[in-house]
Amino acid sequence: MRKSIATVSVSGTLAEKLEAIAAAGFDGVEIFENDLLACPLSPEEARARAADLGLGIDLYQPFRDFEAVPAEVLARNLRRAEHKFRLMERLGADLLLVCSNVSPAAIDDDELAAEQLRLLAERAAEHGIRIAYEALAWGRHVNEYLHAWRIARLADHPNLGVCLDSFHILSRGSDPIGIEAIPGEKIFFLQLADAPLLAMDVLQWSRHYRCFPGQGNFDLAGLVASVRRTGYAGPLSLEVFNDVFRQASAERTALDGMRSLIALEQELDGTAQPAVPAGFAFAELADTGALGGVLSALGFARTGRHPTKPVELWEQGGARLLLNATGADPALVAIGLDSPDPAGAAKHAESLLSPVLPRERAPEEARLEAVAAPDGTEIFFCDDAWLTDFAPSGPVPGPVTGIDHVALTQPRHHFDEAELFYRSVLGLRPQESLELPDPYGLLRSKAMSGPGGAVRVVVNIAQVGADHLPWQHVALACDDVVAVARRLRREQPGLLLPIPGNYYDDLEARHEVDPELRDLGVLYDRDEHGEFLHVYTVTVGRVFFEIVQRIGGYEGYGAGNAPVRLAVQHARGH
Ligand SMILES: O=C(O)c1ccc(O)c(O)c1
Ligand SMILES: [Mg+2]
Repeated sequence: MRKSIATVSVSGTLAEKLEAIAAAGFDGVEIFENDLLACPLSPEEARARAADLGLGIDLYQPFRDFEAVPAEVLARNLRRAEHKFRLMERLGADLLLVCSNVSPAAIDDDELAAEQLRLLAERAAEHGIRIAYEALAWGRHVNEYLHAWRIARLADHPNLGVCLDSFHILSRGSDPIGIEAIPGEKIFFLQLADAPLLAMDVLQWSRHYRCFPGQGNFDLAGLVASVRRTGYAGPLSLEVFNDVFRQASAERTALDGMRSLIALEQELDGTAQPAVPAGFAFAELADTGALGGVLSALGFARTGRHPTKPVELWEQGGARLLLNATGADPALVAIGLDSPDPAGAAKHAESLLSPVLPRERAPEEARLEAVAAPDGTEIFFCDDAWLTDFAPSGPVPGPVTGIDHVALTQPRHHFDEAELFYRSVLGLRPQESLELPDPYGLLRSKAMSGPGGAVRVVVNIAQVGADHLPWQHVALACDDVVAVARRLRREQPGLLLPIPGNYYDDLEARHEVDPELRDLGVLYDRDEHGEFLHVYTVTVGRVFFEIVQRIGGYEGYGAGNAPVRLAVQHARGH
């Protein structure tokens, strides 16, 4: 389907917005009136600019508070409309969005609304313009899409139809199945926005927290499927009011919008083939030589080296870590995912506009398919071939059994993009979304996981104003955290993060736990499925390790303990 986006969805001047929107591959735009009013380009120049960029102007919006008004107001509103029709002729736009009236002066009378909209449609027709009537979720009397449709049907004019906006429909909890009762040719326009579920006033929710499809909690695919069944042939158009997008790079936002529409279409067409990973093949860390000692203390052994690159393989149980002597401060730089079809996985990622990374390789080395995640972390799709490069010396037994999860960090303005990436490219599903207090702010955190918890990724963002990104970490799954902690306290007492006694006073008040947890600094959590024991190492560079033990079917991440960890890390300076 044709893909469009409202100019309000991205940052910048109108000219900058059009550039970014065209560069992302959209077919058309909705010109949001404020963007034009503040623009030095004349309507003719804006039209030419869009045309040069290959963009159609699919809609002009919004026209407010028109219908169901007293006669003297109607005369003024029609005069206002005539001005807009002439402007639209200059702009080359032939569809005007009219939002349902929000004014306290609006009259609760569908026949009056229909009569006046019919008049508007007649006037519009003289200019070759059509009217798309949209029920705002906070409209004074008309705030449901089926109500807007009833009025448009009553008005019965070929130049009057409805605009459906997923936010207004889904934010009110309306059932989109009713869309299928509207003839497709009377749906003049379809606007798409997702949103996180927030308990707040719907206007504030709409104006600040909309996001692209796949970044929130609405079932956009279900809604669009209903719209398609009507025979609607117009564009899918993103209309997103979002405080963060307004400030972010227009190019990056527009590209992410395009990615969201591609993912949505793939879902609708049944062509989405997310590269659902079967597990972690490895985590790769940049290193200056500091991490080998930490890994040895944790029971890992170096089992191989890359033939041509300064990369070592360290193993314990099923956990494989690569240390890459890049000379950069220790940080998590790549994750390898076990993929049944690495080439197909990379192709799917590429179809969703993920940057595919070039791999230089010697002829004998395994070919690795890799894409960049939004935070720059390289994601490798692996079959078993990669391991043979390292000629590993054999298994390393120990309590660590594998990689439980990795926690990556994003700047605030890439958080939504990251969620869409992990959902659409890797087929991970969002789990809990949390805000964790630390001494200097809030850490937002969202866990995403694959089927059966085979792969878990935690996406963190720094509090606004933080001068550094939060630390990344690799969490190692283990079947006996207490044994690991005992050994480390004995042999390397400085390696584990010390946990304050106050934490245990509270923990012991809530649960009957082994007093040894306090002595060892082991943290504890439980949920309805099971229990969780974990310890953290101190931070090296940007990264630390966590060793976790899931008992029973515990599904969380010990998030309740994270504020204690953050406070200790801050107090230590890392
Ligand atoms: O927030 C608003 O006023 C507004 C305006 C136009 C729209 O299409 C919309 O969905 C909301
Ligand atoms: Mg809208």
